[in-house]
Amino acid sequence: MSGAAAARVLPKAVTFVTGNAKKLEEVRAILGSSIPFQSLKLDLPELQGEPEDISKEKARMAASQVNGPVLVEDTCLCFNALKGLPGPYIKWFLEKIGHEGLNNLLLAYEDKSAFATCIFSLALGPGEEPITFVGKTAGKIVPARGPTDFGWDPVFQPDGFEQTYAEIPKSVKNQISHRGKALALVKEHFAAANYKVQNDGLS
Ligand SMILES: O=c1nc[nH]c2c1ncn2[C@H]1C[C@H](O)[C@@H](COP(=O)(O)OP(=O)(O)OP(=O)(O)O)O1
Ligand SMILES: [Mg+2]
Repeated sequence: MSGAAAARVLPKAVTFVTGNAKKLEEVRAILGSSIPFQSLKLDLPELQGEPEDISKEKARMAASQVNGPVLVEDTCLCFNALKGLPGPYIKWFLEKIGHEGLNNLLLAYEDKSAFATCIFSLALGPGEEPITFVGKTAGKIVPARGPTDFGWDPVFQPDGFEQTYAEIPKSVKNQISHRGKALALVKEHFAAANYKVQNDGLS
């Protein structure tokens, strides 16, 4: 068995980089004070490719812009009948065709099952290979129900629930969501890795 890892000193707190205020709200609520982190609003390019590669590349770009340790995430919504599409392209699908359009994509199929994934990538600095953490929640696509303030929440009903993500209380969504599951792994990693933040200021 290996002992505790030697502390790795980070030059500053990890910066969670996103252009999406609702994501940030959830990440804050889920992480609480478990990890020293700050946030930065940056619109990183929407990349194409395999979800894990997209997330890692986002982290590389963020780390070089921030010039320090960063955490980013990329979210996919995958329809099983469409072999996983829209996947990482859900943002454009949602923007162009809306909740009703997402439902209509599945009209020709009996299978309305879907899954949401969140892939976090942590890069400890520019030039450092990102580490990824994946969370996945299965469910189905339904006609929109509930508040419309966060993305595709109204059309995703997680398995085991009669409510959509939008209708479920936020604290419950955060426990069962793709994002909550991925962040549980991020927290475990931080607990095991023993990072120390230089001059964390205790402000
Ligand atoms: O829990 C969620 N519940 C509902 N909708 C969600 C969720 N999480 C992300 N979303 C939406 C936002 C965007 O339309 C797409 C993911 O695209 P994605 O590139 O990861 O997000 P983004 O561009 O808004 O923010 P970022 O600056 O972090 O890339 O799905
Ligand atoms: Mg994005």
